[in-house]
Amino acid sequence: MSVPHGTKRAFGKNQKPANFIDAEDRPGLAARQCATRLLGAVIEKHTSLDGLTDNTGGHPQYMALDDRDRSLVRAILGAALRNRGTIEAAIGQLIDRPLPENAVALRHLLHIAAAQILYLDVPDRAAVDLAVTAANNDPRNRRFASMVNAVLRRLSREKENLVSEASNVPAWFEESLIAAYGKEKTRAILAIQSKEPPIDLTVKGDAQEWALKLGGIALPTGSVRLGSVDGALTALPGFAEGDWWVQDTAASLPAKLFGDIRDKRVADLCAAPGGKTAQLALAGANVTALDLSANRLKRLRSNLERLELSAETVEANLSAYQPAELFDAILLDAPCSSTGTVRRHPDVPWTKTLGDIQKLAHLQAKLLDHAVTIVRPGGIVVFSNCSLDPLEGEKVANDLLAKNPAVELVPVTKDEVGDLAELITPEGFVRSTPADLRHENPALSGMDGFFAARFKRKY
Ligand SMILES: C[S@@+](CC[C@H](N)C(=O)[O-])C[C@H]1O[C@@H](n2cnc3c(N)ncnc32)[C@H](O)[C@@H]1O
Repeated sequence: MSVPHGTKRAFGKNQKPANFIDAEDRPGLAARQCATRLLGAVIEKHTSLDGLTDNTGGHPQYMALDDRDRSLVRAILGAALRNRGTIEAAIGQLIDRPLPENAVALRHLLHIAAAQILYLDVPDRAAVDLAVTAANNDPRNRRFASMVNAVLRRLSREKENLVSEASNVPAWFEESLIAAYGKEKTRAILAIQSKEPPIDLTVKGDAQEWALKLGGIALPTGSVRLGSVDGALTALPGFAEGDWWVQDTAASLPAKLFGDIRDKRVADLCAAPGGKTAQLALAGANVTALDLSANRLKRLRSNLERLELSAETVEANLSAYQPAELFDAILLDAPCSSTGTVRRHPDVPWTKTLGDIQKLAHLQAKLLDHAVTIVRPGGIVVFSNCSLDPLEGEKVANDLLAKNPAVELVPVTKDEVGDLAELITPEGFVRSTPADLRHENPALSGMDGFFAARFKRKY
C-alpha cells in the first residue's frame, strides 16, 4: 500500500469539506478523535495520561465525553500504549514504504484504530469506518483517507497471520531494565507489563473474609487481589462503608516496616493521595501527612474521610519543613519516575526519560537527607518509591549510608513481607518488580515495582 508524501494542509482552518462529519452525528467518533488527540499529547509532548484523563481537570476533549466514551478512550489508549511496538510493526508490514516521518497525526490515527482491531472487543468494521471518517475530518490526514481505509481493512483480514517480535517500550527503558535485572528478568517484566494488572485492595478487616466476599484471593502480603471487576469499583461491598482502599500490594509494604506504632508520632512525608497514611492511621499512629500539593492533599482528606481515619495534614515543601517536635518515625514515599507502575500507567516509558530519572534521584537524596534530621534519635525512617531504577532506590539508600554516620540500616526480613524471600536483597532492602509474586493464573500475577529501605537514626 503506498503512502502519499508531504504535509500540505488539505483545507483551510475554517473550511469544512463536503464529507466532514460532526462528531455528534456519528456515535463513537468523538471518542476516537479524543483518543487520537491524547495519544499525540503523550507521545509528542510527554504529557501524563493520568492528567489528560482526570475526571475533574482532564483534556477538554476528554471532559466533553460521557462516562462510557471516557472508559472506551482509556481502554483504547491502554491497548495502544501497551502494544505500541507490535502495532507499529503490524502497520509496517501492511504498507510498502514507511510512513513519512512528519505524518505524526496519521500515525496516531492508525495506532488508535489498530489498537481496537487487534486488542479490543470493538467490531473491526466500526474501528475502520470511524478512522476513515476521522481522517476525512482532519486537514492533515484527509488525503490519506483511502490509504487508512485500505491498511486497516487489510489489518482486520490478516491480523491472525501477523507476527511481531517488536519491543513495546522505548530502547532507553528496556536497556535500563536489562542493566539492572538482566535479560531474562527484563523479558518477564516486559511481558507482564503488557497485560492489564489485577486490582489489589488493602482491607481494614480479615483479608480471607474480604477475598471470599469480593470473589478475590488473599495474598501472602495481606492484601486482597481481584482479577477483574464488572462495573465500578465504588459499587463493590465495603467501598461506601470505608472497609478497604485500592493499593497495589507492593505499595502496601513500606508502611508495614515500622513494627508497633500505636500512639507514636509518625510523619508521612510526600503523603498524597494517602494510601500509606491510611495504613499508618489504621495501625494506631498519630499521623502527620505532609505534601506539597494542595489539590492532592484535598484528595487525601476525602480518602481518609471515606475510610473514617484521621491524620493531621500539612501543605509544605518537605525541603523547608521543620516540625515543632521531632517524630518517632518517618515514612518518605518520595516522588519518582513511577517506572514500577507501567502495568497501570502504560504511558510512563513514553513520557519519562533517563534525564528525569537522574533529576528525581537527586531530589530523593535531598529529601531523604532532610527527613533523617526530623526524626528523633533512635527513630526509624523508611524510604520508598515505585521506580524500578536502582538510581532512585538502591543507590539513594547506599549513598545515605556512606555519607551520614548518624544513620544505620535496619535490614528488612522476609517475614515482614509475607515470607516472599525474593523481595529481600542481600543488603536487606525491599525490591519488587512486576515479575514477582507469580500466580498460576496469569491474571492474578505480578506486583508493582517498588523499593524500600529502613534506617535508624543513631544519634
Ligand atoms: C509517590 S507520590 C506519594 C504517594 C503516597 N505516599 C501514597 O501512598 O498515596 C509523591 C508525592 O510527593 C509529593 N511531593 C513531591 N515533591 C514534594 C516536596 N518537595 N515536598 C512535599 N511533597 C512533595 C507529590 O505532591 C506527591 O503527592
